[in-house]
Amino acid sequence: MEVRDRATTDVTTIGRTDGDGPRLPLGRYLARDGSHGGDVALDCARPHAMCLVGKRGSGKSNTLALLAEGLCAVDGTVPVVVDPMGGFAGLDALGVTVCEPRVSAGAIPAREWPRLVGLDPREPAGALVWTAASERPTLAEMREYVDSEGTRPTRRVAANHLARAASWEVFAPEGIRRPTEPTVLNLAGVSDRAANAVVRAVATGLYERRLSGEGPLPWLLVDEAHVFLDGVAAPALDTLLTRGRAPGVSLVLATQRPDALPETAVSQADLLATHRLTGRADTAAVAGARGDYVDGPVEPRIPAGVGDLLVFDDATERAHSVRVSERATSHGGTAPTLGTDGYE
Ligand SMILES: Nc1ncnc2c1ncn2[C@@H]1O[C@H](COP(=O)(O)OP(=O)(O)OP(=O)(O)O)[C@@H](O)[C@H]1O
Repeated sequence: MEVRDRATTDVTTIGRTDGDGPRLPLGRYLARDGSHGGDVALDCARPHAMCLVGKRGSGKSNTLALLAEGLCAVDGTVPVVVDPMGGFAGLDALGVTVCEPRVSAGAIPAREWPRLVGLDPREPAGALVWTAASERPTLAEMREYVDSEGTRPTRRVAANHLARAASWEVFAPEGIRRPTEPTVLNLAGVSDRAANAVVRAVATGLYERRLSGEGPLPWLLVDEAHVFLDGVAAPALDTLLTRGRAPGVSLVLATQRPDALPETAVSQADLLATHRLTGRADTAAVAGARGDYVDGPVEPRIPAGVGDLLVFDDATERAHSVRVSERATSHGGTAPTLGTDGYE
């Protein structure tokens, strides 16, 4: 049975079983013959955890941007977009802050510092970096500490790795941690390790902010999520997946590599959405996760066209085929660049 809103009977809201509360416009129902049905929206009255998968170019970023646009229009919710490719700068047209984020070194737990800078915590140089992070709150002070401690070869290795971390230019004593305004974290050109540091700090900050009951309900929308699922950001994303909804933090993980999603991600998410997939293993993984929401085999329901989406919804225990709307904001920022925005 489809869940229809009482107030607007021609909009179906995925992610809830009752008809009340705000929702995010998503698109229109897609029939098997390709024709379009009624409007479809996504619930945002409650927090959600969503995995969004699909081949390169299948429409994941468009869908994320559309959700962010919708969230900007809902009082009390705040999108925070992790943008490794610089594709969300156009959200600035809606007043979203697009920043090259800086985070404080102290926002990364000391035990994670060796791994973050590529050292083994069991080796002397890694252990020295760990101690430096325990003893000093800023990267500059950690570097001073390393310069004054340890034996000479250990010191040199630790200092070199911290110098590299400084060259990422993502650490600053007063970094952002807990955005309360719609924000795009523009990580284009930032190394994976550095981007992981930013996401670890921000994901933890948003969770802690909500644990203390402060501020609006954040939605962390992570594009290219595979980059963060085996790095220093992973434990914080896992916390949001498993415990984030209770204090009101939503998470959307978008990736072209469904195999990179840990089992907890797929099992903990209440929404699993797929754009086009081609690999048999990827299709089988999706089918295995929520196949019982579909009458008959899942494979024929996997979308073929760009922007087409199949959403498995735990709330209704149904799969919904949707033609996702095109985002209203542009791919890049509002400042036109020769040959791209505004000059076609
Ligand atoms: N629902 C849609 N309606 C219209 N155009 C769309 C839709 N979804 C995607 N597109 C267009 O298709 C192209 C690829 O989309 P998008 O960048 O969102 O794919 P992607 O899956 O995020 O790709 P990648 O993995 O490379 O980041 C873009 O030009 C985008 O504007």
